[in-house]
Amino acid sequence: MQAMPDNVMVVDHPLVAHKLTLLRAAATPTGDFRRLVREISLLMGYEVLRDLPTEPVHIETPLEPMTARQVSGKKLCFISILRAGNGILDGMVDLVPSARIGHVGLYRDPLSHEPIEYYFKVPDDMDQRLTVVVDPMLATGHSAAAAVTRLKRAGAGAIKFVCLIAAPEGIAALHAAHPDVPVYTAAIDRQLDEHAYIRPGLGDAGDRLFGTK
Ligand SMILES: O=P(O)(O)OC[C@H]1O[C@H](OP(=O)(O)OP(=O)(O)O)[C@H](O)[C@@H]1O
Ligand SMILES: O=c1cc[nH]c(=O)[nH]1
Ligand SMILES: [Mg+2]
Repeated sequence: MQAMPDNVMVVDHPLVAHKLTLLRAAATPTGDFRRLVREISLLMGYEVLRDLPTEPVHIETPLEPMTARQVSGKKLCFISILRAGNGILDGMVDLVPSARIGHVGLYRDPLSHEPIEYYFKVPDDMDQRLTVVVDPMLATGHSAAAAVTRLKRAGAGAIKFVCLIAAPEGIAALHAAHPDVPVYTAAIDRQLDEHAYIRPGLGDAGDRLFGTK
């Protein structure tokens, strides 16, 4: 993992880079796209959750009793920014099946590119959890910043943001709004285009994940 300035971590493992290349390719069909997002999320989760709290547990091996460590599952909450966040969520939940899950429904207005909220449901006790917000694309950063603002209002304290591709503009905007939130990404791309799409990017993550275009 490559630590960048300003709290940005680029997960540049060769397997992540390889799978991201497949994901970007326009010829990759929906089923493969979905599987690749899940696989990359599993690999990124390994880094993102490196400091996950653990607790002692008493077990019996076939030879003797011992005190081992287990993840304190109740301390973690994944938040998916709908729709496309659900692709990453699947991989993260494979890693930590006991984690709590919340959803923030946001879509970008096609003209203003501003996020519009249509759904919000998170666990009650957000103040007691590490919150990991997932969304494959950090473009203008407005969706991520709006989601984090909303989560903080709901009590969330320690928050991490995980995406697959970030634009420099999105990283800057999220950090300006929420300097306390570290960003984990598999790549930082060149720039946004006039439609606020990430270039070279991978296109519209939600449409590719769900086959809606
Ligand atoms: O950084 P931003 O400029 O805010 O853009 C990023 C957002 O755009 C995409 O969602 P979209 O609005 O396409 O909704 P969808 O997931 O339902 O397709 C993406 O999944 C992010 O949520
Ligand atoms: O490049 C982009 C920008 C926003 N949303 C996407 O799905 N892709
Ligand atoms: Mg979309």
